[in-house]
Amino acid sequence: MTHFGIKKLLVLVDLDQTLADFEGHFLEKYKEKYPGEPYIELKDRETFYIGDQYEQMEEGLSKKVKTIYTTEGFFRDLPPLEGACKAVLEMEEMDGVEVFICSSPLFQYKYSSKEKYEWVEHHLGKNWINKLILTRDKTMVTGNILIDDKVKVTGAVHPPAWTHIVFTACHNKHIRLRDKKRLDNWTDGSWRALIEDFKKRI
Ligand SMILES: Cc1cn([C@H]2C[C@H](O)[C@@H](COP(=O)(O)O)O2)c(=O)[nH]c1=O
Ligand SMILES: [Mg+2]
Repeated sequence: MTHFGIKKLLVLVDLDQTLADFEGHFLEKYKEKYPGEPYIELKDRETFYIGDQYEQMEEGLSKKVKTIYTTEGFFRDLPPLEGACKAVLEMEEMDGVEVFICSSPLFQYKYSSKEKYEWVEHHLGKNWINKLILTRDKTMVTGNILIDDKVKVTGAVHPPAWTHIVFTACHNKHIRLRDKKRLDNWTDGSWRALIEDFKKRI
């Protein structure tokens, strides 16, 4: 994006399992609600949709899984991943960089859409309400980079405007990526080198 001839790197950052601990919070709430049911440790998670792996383990469990993340307050109460908010706030302060949060609400949007706004306001500040993009199709959003834990981000636009950086999560750690870079965490400073590298390319 240019503003008076100066190019800005537009960074889209996903929310669930990139900034917020969807998986850890899910497991905690699932064990509380269904103490007698089998569960999957985070180290053993393998599919993007939690319900898919639980259903493989035992028929009917995906329905129970769904009751957890469709409950009022689930999205609002997600804890931030370590270092995530600090990194995003620092990224926004970098010269020539502008950050947006790009997140998909649930199809059952009743609580998740509103609660994503509440999460962003609470953890990043009121101004960031202007920077939250909610869409079920991230390929429709323009930008230079999308940092997102979902390995296959697909939609109506192919190829999308952005380069996808895969944020490492329990469900994708075992996947060998041939044509995409990873960002493993927000704590070791590697995100800064990644952004500096992309700044040189635009
Ligand atoms: C793991 C998981 C996620 N979802 C939902 C939760 C969110 O609304 C989206 C993921 O959004 P993102 O912007 O791609 O992070 O998917 C789900 O429905 N079931 C799941 O198991
Ligand atoms: Mg995500």
